[in-house]
Amino acid sequence: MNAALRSSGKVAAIASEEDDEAIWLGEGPFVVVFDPLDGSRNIDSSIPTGTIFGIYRRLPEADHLPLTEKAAINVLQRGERTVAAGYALYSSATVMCLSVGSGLYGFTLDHSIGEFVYSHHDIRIPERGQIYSLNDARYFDWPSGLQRYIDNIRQGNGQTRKKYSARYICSLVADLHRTVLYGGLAMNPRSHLQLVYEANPLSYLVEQGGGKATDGKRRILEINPIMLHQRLPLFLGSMADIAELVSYGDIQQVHNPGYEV
Ligand SMILES: O=P(O)(O)OC[C@H]1O[C@](O)(COP(=O)(O)O)[C@@H](O)[C@@H]1O
Repeated sequence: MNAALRSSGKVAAIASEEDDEAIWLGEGPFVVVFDPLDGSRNIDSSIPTGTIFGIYRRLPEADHLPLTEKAAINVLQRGERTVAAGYALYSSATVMCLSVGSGLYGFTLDHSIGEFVYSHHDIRIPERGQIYSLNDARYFDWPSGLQRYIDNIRQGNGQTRKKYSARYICSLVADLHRTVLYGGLAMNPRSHLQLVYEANPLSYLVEQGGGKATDGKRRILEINPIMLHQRLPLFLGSMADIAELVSYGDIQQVHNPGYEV
């Protein structure tokens, strides 16, 4: 992926989840951040995985700095400066969802011609869903607001009075893609997902599809990244479902003891 971005001649700086530091490539107009393989812990069991990327413009104000510094500054842009983002999901079909700032669109790989075909026109995330997605083996480590919210939607005591179902693949792209199509919530309440490679591009896509993205307190796209591998809680999904969740206040899992699987 690094070699392809370098040879495009369009990319000034890149940062990959797999690398320790940002890399300066040249004088191109764009900056690309990416997680090449999200959900990698699932790969041996053939569970869906994904790729996530976000694109920014190069910051001309950093041009005078040494290479390592300007690479670092360019990849730490706020999510609201994103000019394009996307994810690819490798599953029963290979699907790529993209935005260039005017809505959310989906393309499906047609193996017979070796091309992506335009399959999902102007995707709108349903205002409400009936599915929640998170690792709920962590229930007893959650704060009380999150516990109460999940208890309520499980029992049909939330705002919609409907009983929600749970789905958790543990591959963020796959859990989000289902949420984009059917509505509901894709969540990780502990400080685990990465702002630069995961939260920002996916939040941009969710907002482009009419949904909402928060860390439980702040709109993701307004957060100033301060470190390349910065982690945070992440709540993505339907506008009304995320608003209801956030109204419980105390939803970020501060107690994060570390988990073996
Ligand atoms: O262990 P948890 O909290 O359920 O986290 C699972 C999440 O971690 C991820 O596997 C990403 O983690 P990595 O960045 O360590 O690969 C997501 O795809 C998934 O949603």
